[in-house]
Amino acid sequence: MKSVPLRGLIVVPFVVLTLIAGITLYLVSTITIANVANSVGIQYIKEVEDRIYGHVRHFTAPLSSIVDINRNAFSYRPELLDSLTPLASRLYEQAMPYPHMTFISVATTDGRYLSSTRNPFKTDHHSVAANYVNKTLTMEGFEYDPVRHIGDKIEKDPSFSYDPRTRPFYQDAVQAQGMVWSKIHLYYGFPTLGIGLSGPIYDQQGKLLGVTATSVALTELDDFLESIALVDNAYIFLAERNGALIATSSKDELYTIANGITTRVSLVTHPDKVFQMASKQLESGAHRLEVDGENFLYHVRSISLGYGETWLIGILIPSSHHESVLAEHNQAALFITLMLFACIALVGSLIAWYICKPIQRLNQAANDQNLESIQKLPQPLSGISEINSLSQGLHLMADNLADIMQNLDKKVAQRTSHLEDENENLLECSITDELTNLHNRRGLNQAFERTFKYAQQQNKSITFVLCDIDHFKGVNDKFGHSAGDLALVEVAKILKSHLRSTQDIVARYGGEEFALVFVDTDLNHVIARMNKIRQDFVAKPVFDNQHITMSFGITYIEDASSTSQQMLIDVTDAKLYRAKNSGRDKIVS
Ligand SMILES: Nc1nc2c(ncn2[C@@H]2O[C@H](COP(=O)(O)OP(=O)(O)OP(=O)(O)O)[C@@H](O)[C@H]2O)c(=O)[nH]1
Repeated sequence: MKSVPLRGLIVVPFVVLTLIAGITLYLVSTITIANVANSVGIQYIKEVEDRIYGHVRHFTAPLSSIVDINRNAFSYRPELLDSLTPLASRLYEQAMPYPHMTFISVATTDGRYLSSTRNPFKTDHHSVAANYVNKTLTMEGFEYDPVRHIGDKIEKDPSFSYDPRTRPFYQDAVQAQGMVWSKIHLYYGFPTLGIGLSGPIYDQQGKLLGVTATSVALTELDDFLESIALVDNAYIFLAERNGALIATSSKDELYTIANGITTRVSLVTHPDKVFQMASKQLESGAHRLEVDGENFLYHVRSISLGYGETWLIGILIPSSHHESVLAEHNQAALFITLMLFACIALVGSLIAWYICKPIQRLNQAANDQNLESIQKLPQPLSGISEINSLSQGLHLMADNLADIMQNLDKKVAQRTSHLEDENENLLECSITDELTNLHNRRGLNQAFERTFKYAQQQNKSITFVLCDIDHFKGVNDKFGHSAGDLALVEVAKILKSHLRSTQDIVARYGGEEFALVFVDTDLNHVIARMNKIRQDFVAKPVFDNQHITMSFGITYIEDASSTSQQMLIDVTDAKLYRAKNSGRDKIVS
């Protein structure tokens, strides 16, 4: 199985998970951003819509409340209609709180008419219109006078007759037998649209007494929609259900006048393409609209003004607005998330380093094949207990191994020393004759070589002697092999006792034959010593009162460097042979 480094095992999953999480986050946020932007956009639209809704309701509410109040008042007190002049103050006071209230009027079944009127663009200019003061059914205008109710006449030559009973506000109310809205129309002589609400007046018996009405200039609503601060490229409209515009957020006119004919602008006829497209979808609710490649969130809400009148509020905002705002937030969130992931990856790397570093040191020390590397590891090695435990275990093992090896070294040294002793003994044995404890042939060779070289180097004389027990076979045959051994041991002792220098050598040459070497000793001295030995044999029995004799071959070389070892041996051996053959118990030199 292929092994992988621990650091990679920790860091790679961290990095891979970070990447997966980052990509997932990006995809999820990108997919949901459009939906969230849509919801946020609709929410934004609804907030604006609520403001408009409240404003329109607040704006139109006085119309119905004033008509209602007046209908009830005249119904319960029909005598008030007997003289309309005092009613001018009543109508004036009712209109005062509402700057855009243009008319509050009352018309009687006998054609009398009184109204409080106001210029919608000059709201402090209040006047009274009446048709009964000078000439019945002829409209005249007067200043309002709080004391006299009707003050000075304004229009000097009123020329048009005015029978309120022929007017739509009167006829519609009588026909409907209840409250009725006028059509939205251009307000008399002023550049604004207006709307009126009228209601029939009945006495307590149900008899028709007249009609009371109110009207209001709608320019304020148009100004209001224009004044609402909106996101760029947003549109608002207030329209009737058929799409006829009442107010918009744009500055375009809401009506046109051509050849004296006033034509109202509707969504379809509006010059702005966005309004034109909006006309295709006037159902209440959220819609999506595309105009020249730009997407709009579009929301329609209806407002019921009561008595059958319903208006529509339409708001369009470009989808890109909230998407871009959200995209900015999203980018910030993504950036923060990426930073977070980078921190996670960094923490992962630090954790990997924290875990791997001591393990690497352990690994290196373990692979060094040197116990000291493990023993030198600091304790504790890491802040991680498992790694410390492993390190301590290895440390302990290394200490134990070191002890074992030390003991082993001691034992090996002891064994080696013992073996050396044994070896020395064996070596000694290998060059010593077991019976006589003299050098054997091998020992003689080694010692003779050293001595010969010494003599050669020092230009000393050297003397080589070979001696052999005479008729030794007979000793064995006669007294037994053990007796022969005793004789050999005794001969060896005698020979050895006659050595004088540490450089002199005596060795068992083989069987009953012995060799002697003397350095820097002249021949006479050697011969004298050999004779002494012969005398010892005569004087001293070697066993059981048995005496032996020996034959000797002696070779003396004045200068050792003039001959060789082998030649010396061969010559001496020949001399011994001659001694044997010439009767034994003699010295041939
Ligand atoms: N007991 C005993 N006998 C040995 C030992 N080594 C050699 N011999 C004997 O020595 C005798 C040597 O005999 P030979 O070579 O015939 O010589 P010799 O009888 O001494 O006669 P010459 O040397 O000619 O005087 C043999 O009988 C050997 O068995 C030993 O270590 N112990």
